[in-house]
Amino acid sequence: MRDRLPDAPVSVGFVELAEPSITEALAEAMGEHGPRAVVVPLMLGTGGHVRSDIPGFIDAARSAVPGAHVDYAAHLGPHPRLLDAVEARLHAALGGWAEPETTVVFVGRGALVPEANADHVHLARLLLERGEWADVEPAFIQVTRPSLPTALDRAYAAGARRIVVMGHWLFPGMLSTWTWKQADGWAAAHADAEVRVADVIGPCAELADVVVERYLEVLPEAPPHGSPTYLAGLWLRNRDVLVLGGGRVAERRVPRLLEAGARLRLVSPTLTPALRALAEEGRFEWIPRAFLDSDLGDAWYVLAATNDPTANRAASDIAESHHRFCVRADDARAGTAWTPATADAHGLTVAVIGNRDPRLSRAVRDAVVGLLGS
Ligand SMILES: C[C@@]1(CC(=O)O)C2=NC(=C\c3[nH]c(c(CCC(=O)O)c3CC(=O)O)Cc3[nH]c(c(CC(=O)O)c3CCC(=O)O)/C=C3\N/C(=C\2)[C@@H](CCC(=O)O)[C@]3(C)CC(=O)O)/[C@H]1CCC(=O)O
Ligand SMILES: NC(=O)c1ccc[n+]([C@@H]2O[C@H](COP(=O)([O-])OP(=O)(O)OC[C@H]3O[C@@H](n4cnc5c(N)ncnc54)[C@H](O)[C@@H]3O)[C@@H](O)[C@H]2O)c1
Repeated sequence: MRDRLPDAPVSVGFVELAEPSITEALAEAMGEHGPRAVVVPLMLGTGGHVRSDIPGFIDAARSAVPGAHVDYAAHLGPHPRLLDAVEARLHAALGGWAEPETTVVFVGRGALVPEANADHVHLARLLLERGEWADVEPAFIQVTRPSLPTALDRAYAAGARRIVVMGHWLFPGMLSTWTWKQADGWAAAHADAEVRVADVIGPCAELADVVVERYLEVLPEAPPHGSPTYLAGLWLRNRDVLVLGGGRVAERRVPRLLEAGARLRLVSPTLTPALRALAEEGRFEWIPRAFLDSDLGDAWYVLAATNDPTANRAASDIAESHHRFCVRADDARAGTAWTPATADAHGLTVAVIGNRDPRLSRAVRDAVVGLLGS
């Protein structure tokens, strides 16, 4: 978080079991840096800590520091970035098993707050939708049902013999210990099933992203004015550009890339009729298959516009690791470039980029072009 928010001092406080308390951490930080603070609960779900304990700590700090202004951010989950981290831990636990032969039992904390439990079931379903798992069974370690052994029984009854148990835990502790014990106990009684236990989420970039997002959400400046990107004009003439996907988004963007003289390679099993016509004219090279990492080649710029998030993610990952800019059409912030709404008029190129509000950008571009005309 300190890397991501170089201008905001970051302090840590604990709800229980460790020092300093949230009240102490908050009062000390406000004493040192001024009376404005944001408290982000490092909590995956809403339970008693989020709903009453932390607000109580904040109230205590408010009374202790004159002029204190403390905002309280939302808890972390459910958030797609956290699912990225969960998927990474699951994949690390697979050890050679394939997703379609593996059932996931996804264990949540269990809370007295029904919405928190429903959020966990929602996440389990999203995991199923995003991957190719045989199944994803939600379970709870405490308070509510189904328990972990019950969920394992259900998976087993449905035919699962390769099972990864993942606790939705931020760090190791009692909850992860219980998860291990219950999974081991169940596995010992089911010799014909193999059970692996995935790691906790742990400190990772995905988690920091979510904390930062929750922090920024409560700042009065949020949403930020203007675009968070740096606008530049790229000279693409005779430079390799890679486009993934041959659908509507690619159809909109390919003509401009060609006008800029880019040497275009387009990887996609299918093309829209308009793109097909351009390919047949030899305007770009079409590689009629799904994306492979090796497609990156010498591309200076990558446009990941398939309707397969896994392929888009693979492309933005490989582009990132090779320092090439990459647009993610499906998940803007997972990429490193955004496409402006653009038009040529009167010897100028007008480009408008907003904060992920493409319709507004388009409308402003049209208005500017109209003004130039008059
Ligand atoms: C300006 C324009 C340029 C161009 O594409 O040429 C452009 N999007 C356009 C149209 C458009 N985009 C979308 C719809 C359907 C929904 C709707 O109707 O609202 C339509 C309308 C349509 O298709 O008619 C949906 C959408 N867009 C993004 C996401 C993902 C996300 O935000 O995470 C999703 C959800 C996808 C999903 O659901 O999975 C992301 C991006 N789109 C951007 C640019 C970048 C931000 C620029 C800015 O904010 O200024 C950015 C951040 C990155 C990028 O992709 O480069 C072009 C209009 C120009 C013109 O019309 O001439
Ligand atoms: N950024 C934007 O402006 C914007 C606008 C609309 C939609 N979207 C998002 O972008 C995605 C693409 O939108 P679209 O309307 O062009 O979709 P589309 O369905 O029209 O086209 C998707 C293309 O990707 C190809 N494809 C699928 N899997 C592939 C793979 N593994 N490798 C290479 N190509 C593959 C398909 O064959 C198809 O040509 C959508 O899923 C949506 O999330 C973004």
